[in-house]
Amino acid sequence: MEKLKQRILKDGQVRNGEVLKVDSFLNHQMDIDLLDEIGAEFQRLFQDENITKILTIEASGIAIACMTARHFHVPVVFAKKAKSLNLDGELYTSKVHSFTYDRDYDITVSKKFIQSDDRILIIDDFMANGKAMDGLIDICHQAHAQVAGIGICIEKGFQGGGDRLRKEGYRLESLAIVESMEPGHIVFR
Ligand SMILES: O=P(O)(O)OC[C@H]1O[C@H](OP(=O)(O)OP(=O)(O)O)[C@H](O)[C@@H]1O
Ligand SMILES: O=c1[nH]c(=O)c2nc[nH]c2[nH]1
Repeated sequence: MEKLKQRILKDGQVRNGEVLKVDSFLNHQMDIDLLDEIGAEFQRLFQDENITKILTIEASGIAIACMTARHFHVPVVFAKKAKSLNLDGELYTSKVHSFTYDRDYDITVSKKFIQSDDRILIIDDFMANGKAMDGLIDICHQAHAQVAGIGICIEKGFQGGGDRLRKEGYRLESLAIVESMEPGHIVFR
């Protein structure tokens, strides 16, 4: 998506070789007009997949999933990382290693929000090693729901998670794939 790539070039900052900071428009302060266009683009890409639900993971995926759901008119479910007194009933759980916090979380989704006849579109802001996605896919499998597609805003291609999941057979569409990056120089695939 050209507009997203141009914004990354304009406002993205490379940190420690492996971290791309886009917190001025994507995952801290958020440019809602851009997020709306991102949602429309995911709808265009996955419009033939009969999506019944969008699944994401807190925190940074939520806004993008919601802006995408506006174009599909389906509910959003987000996997929770924090243990909450508010979670009741039976839960699907999976273990996820968080990239930016460098710690493991037991993510949870209430069983009542994913059914075996759901066709799920999984949405997230970033794909790095694919650990968050592995956890979300695991939860879909536990629910016997179909993973109909995976939509990512920014994939860091050099970290391999996206290509591994494509090889596993998932339909994964990333709006921008960063092939290499260093301060002041970002190259897209
Ligand atoms: O492909 P991976 O290696 O799993 O990396 C991608 C994940 O990392 C980030 O989550 P993180 O837990 O770091 O932070 P967040 O709370 O901002 O979502 C991002 O939002 C993705 O969910
Ligand atoms: O803001 C972010 N920048 C990154 O490089 C990244 N990788 C995973 N998750 C990420 N979030």
